[in-house]
Amino acid sequence: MNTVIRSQLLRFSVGRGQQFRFSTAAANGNDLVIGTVDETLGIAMLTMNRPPANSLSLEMNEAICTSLKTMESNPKIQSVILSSSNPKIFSAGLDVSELVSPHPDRLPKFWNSLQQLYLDLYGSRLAVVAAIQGHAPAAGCFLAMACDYRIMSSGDIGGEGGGDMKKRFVPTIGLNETQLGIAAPPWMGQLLVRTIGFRQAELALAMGTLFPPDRALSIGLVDAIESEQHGAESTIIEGLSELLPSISKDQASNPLMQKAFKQATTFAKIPPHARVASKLVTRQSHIHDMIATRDEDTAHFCGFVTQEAVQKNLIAYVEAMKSKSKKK
Ligand SMILES: CCCC/C=C\CC(=O)SCCNC(=O)CCNC(=O)[C@H](O)C(C)(C)COP(=O)(O)OP(=O)(O)OC[C@H]1O[C@@H](n2cnc3c(N)ncnc32)[C@H](O)[C@@H]1OP(=O)(O)O
Repeated sequence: MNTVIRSQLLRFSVGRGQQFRFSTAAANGNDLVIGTVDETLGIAMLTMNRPPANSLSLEMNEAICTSLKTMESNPKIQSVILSSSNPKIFSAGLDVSELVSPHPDRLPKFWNSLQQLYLDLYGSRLAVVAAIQGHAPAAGCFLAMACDYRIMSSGDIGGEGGGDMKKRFVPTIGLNETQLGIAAPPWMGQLLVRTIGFRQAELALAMGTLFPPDRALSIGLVDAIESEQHGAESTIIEGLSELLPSISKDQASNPLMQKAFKQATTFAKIPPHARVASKLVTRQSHIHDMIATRDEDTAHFCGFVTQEAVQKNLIAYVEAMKSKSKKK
């Protein structure tokens, strides 16, 4: 985690658009985010690619912001699909190693990068469609809520065994912070209120509820759910395959990705000035409130997360997570 990672923008032509990717200068050579654009259709795809769980580190937050800004600076692009290279995890939220025994210089920088991610994504001139193929807990749910449209997998992929014994994969989404002994910051909690309404949000925040897809749809946390049973080859949609980065080419016949692609195409056809103006109507005041309290929010977060009792809870949570993962 402490390796210094430098985002590097590489461009190369691909089909009707151009592809760019962020690669790291670190030893692992990992591409944190892969971006592709189709200038003819006016849509782009931003694929999060930080194994194993797309958790949000300082560098990951910055890579998403830089990628989004690059797409925004292209006047031909109107919408973007936010997706994950991991078919079972959209994003596992904040990288918990940023929170446990944090370095005092890095902690405020990390929080600032998350605040910036919120400002850039929620306030983007682009219409952002979240293709939520897998789990989206905590800040993973926040990422999805900061988008303009959310499509979640209904699960049922990756089943093991057969017949009645088939083990179903059921992704979940929600702000589960209280389960880690922490609280979502006001701007994140308010996003939930804005998305699912006051009473549902009040209860979900207190309980740290993670919703399965059908519940998430019924309370409006996602706008649509879609099966991921890959369709026949004949259902492949023109343009989608080209937009998918090479690591996700097999997703071209995935109904969820197809639905996200259609939604992004629909957004791209709306007159941009009208669409952006209407977005500001609903989002501007929330963004202004957050900017006004940004420094206070950083100071509160750093003070809160470094408390002994909070650290104790986080350490226990991470240990439980690691030992669950080891038992697999
Ligand atoms: C103080 C105010 C801040 C408030 C704002 C936001 C708070 C947060 O976002 S905190 C992070 C909250 N996130 C979670 O609680 C999710 C934790 N993870 C999980 O529940 C599961 O990993 C998940 C359901 C996402 C996926 O389950 P599986 O498919 O079964 O995978 P594994 O559990 O085996 O995990 C694989 C691998 O990923 C590592 N991992 C998972 N989550 C995180 C994370 N948030 N940060 C860092 N690393 C994470 C996990 O340890 C496994 O790694 P290995 O042990 O190396 O295999």
